[in-house]
Order: sequence, then structure tokens, then C-alpha cells
Amino acid sequence: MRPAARLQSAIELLDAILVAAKEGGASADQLAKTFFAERRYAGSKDRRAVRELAWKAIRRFGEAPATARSAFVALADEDEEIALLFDGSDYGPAAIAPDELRAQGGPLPAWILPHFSSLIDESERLSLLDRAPFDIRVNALKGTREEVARQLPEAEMLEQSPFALRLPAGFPADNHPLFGAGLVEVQDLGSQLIVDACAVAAGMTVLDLCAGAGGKTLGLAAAMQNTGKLIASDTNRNRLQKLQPRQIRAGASCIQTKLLDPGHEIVMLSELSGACDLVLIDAPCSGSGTWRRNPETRWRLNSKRLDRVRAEQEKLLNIGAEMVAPGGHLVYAVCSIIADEGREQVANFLDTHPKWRAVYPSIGAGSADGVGVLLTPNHDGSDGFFFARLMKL
Ligand SMILES: C[S@@+](CC[C@H](N)C(=O)[O-])C[C@H]1O[C@@H](n2cnc3c(N)ncnc32)[C@H](O)[C@@H]1O
Repeated sequence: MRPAARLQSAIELLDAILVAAKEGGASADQLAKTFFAERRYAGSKDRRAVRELAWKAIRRFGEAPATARSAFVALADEDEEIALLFDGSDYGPAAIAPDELRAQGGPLPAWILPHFSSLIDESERLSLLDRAPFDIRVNALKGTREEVARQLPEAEMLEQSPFALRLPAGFPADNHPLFGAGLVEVQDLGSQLIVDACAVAAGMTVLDLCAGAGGKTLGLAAAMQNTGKLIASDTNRNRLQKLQPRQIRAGASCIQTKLLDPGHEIVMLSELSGACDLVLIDAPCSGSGTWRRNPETRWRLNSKRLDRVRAEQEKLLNIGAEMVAPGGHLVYAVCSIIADEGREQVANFLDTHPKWRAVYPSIGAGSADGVGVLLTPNHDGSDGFFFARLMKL
């Protein structure tokens, strides 16, 4: 494909991403896969170039542009290489008219800025849309970090967490034997630090209430040395089903999964009521801490959705709290840098639950945000997360 044709394809892909963001359709990654599957004539270099252009536009505009073309026309004002591609040639985009609509605004949605934690300064804001690094967690049930690092000479050992390694972006993980053998899992440093904050030990009874596909559950199983009772629950069958092959690969046999009916969680978990040493609530959230990885999710967030996830988080805190044994702990986590989902959510829980206290987690990263910890891309080199460790008296 000629460069102008690549730009025209990027405009078409971005239009599909804009429609999906508006209507709650497939993710940008999924749409890109379908887009290229339907255009077999595009070679791997074309696909990479089209994707890079589309993602450049996604990262550049915090609020959804009216059309993909308006985004690229605005980008052309800032980047001469893009401007030259509006050449009106066959398969390329038409030349830009002087009065054409241009997308406006900065890389972050203006409405969200007042909601950020007060720790999000200008340097953090600039880092929120950087390219995310590629981190892995070594599965201590199968090997040591040193052994894995010897097999991955390009890996950097991350000092903040005991099993974390960082690989160069674009590392071909898919067919690597270490992944197939369950020796390593792809997992951002921030997620690994949340597992560290759980401070679980062999033989404990642990509930991972919002386990999803079990990224953190597998880390917990390794920290528990595959002993004790580890229940992974979720209301989403598809996500929870993905845990099974990962669990087998990782050799984590102490995990039991439990599919929950929304609205009936407490009854369905009644055998764990007041019995858990640790409950992890990795709650659904705005995802504002992972915009580096999924920048188009900025276009899906609005104040109504934010209110909905906050209410869901409050409900989950109450469910999780019910399951903790006296003297046991609850770790509440969100991949968000929005104060209402993090610091304020936990402050509200403590105000309304007098038998609970916050305990500052001893981990090697983050900044204190209220009684919890905020991890941020610039300060910690991880995705953005808030988490707090609470004890039931
Ligand atoms: C942030 S994701 C969890 C990610 C997962 N812990 C991991 O490490 O990959 C939040 C999860 O909460 C689940 N969820 C939402 N409402 C729930 C509820 N009422 N009870 C349990 N899980 C719920 C969602 O289905 C989703 O999988």
C-alpha cells in the first residue's frame, strides 16, 4: 500500500472505533483485528503503519472527534508528514479544504480532570498516554526469577516486586516456550504490587471476589505456595472460564472458581462468610489507570458511567467485607486514578464501617493517597492503580 492509502485505511479504521465507542461495541484492538482480517491485501508493514496512525489519533484526542477525518485533518496541522498524505490520489484521502472541520482539545477529556487524585500533576498527566511497557510475572510455583532472567537476557529485573521482569515493547511472547510452560504470565507491575499488598501466606483462606480471567488469582496462588483455599469468583462466565487453562498451565491447583449471580453474591458465598483471612476486591472501574494500553476507553467514559461503577464498587466493598474473618484483611483495588473510585471510596467505607481500620501496605512503590496507595505511570513506571489494605477488628 502507498502511504496515502495507509492513511485512508487508518481513517476507515478510526471511524469504526468511534462508532463502537459511541455504541458500546467491540474494543479498538478487536476492531483492528477484524479490519485487517477483511483486508488480506494489507501486508504486515501496512498493518503496522495503519494501526500506528489510528492509535496516534486516538492518543491525541481525549474527547471523541466528530469524525476520523476531522482528527487526521487536525493532526495534519501539527505534522507535515501526515499533511502530505492528503494528496487526493487513488485510494488516498481527498485534499484538505481550507474550512474543513478539525477535531479539538487535548489528550485528556476536560471533564475528567477535576476528578483525578490530587497526586496527578502535570508530569503524570503527560505520562498517562505513553506507551506501556511489557511486564511479566515469574510463576514461583514453577521457577525462580533468576532462572527465567537467564533465559531472557533482554529482561530487566524490577526491584519494586519480587517476581517482576520488564521486556522490551513488542517482545514476541505469544509463542515463547516460557509462556506455554506456565513459567511466566503477562502482568503489569502494578497488578503484581497489588498481589504483594495482599501479603497472603501458605494455608490461608482467600477470596478473589472479582477474579475475571484470574491474573491476580494466579499471583495469589503462587504466594500461597499452592496450599490453603483460594476461591476465584466473578459474575462474568466468559472471563472466569479463561482462568481454567491458565491455572492448569501454572500448576495452581489450590484455586476453586465460583460463578456468581449478580444480586445474589452474599448468599452464593455464604460458606465463606466471616471466614476469609484475605479478600481481594479488584473492582470494576473507569479504567483511567490503563489509558496507556486502551486509550480509546477515554471515549467510552462519561459521568453516568463513572457514577455506575462507583455504586458497584461500594456494593462490592460491602460484599467483600462480609466475608472477612475478624482480624482478617481486605484489599480493595481499582485500575483508576480517579479519587472518587479510590481514596474517597475507601474513606466513605471507613466512615460507615466503624469496625474496620486501614493498614498501610508494605510494598516497594507508590505514593500515599488518603489511607491507600496510588501507583502512577511517571512515579512508578506501572499502570495507574489505587489500592488500600483494611483490617476487620
Ligand atoms: C478489574 S476486573 C478484574 C480483573 C482481574 N482481577 C485480573 O486480575 O485480571 C473486574 C471484574 O469484576 C467483575 N465483577 C463485576 N461485578 C461483579 C460482582 N457483582 N461480583 C463479582 N465480580 C464482579 C467483572 O466481571 C470483572 O471481571
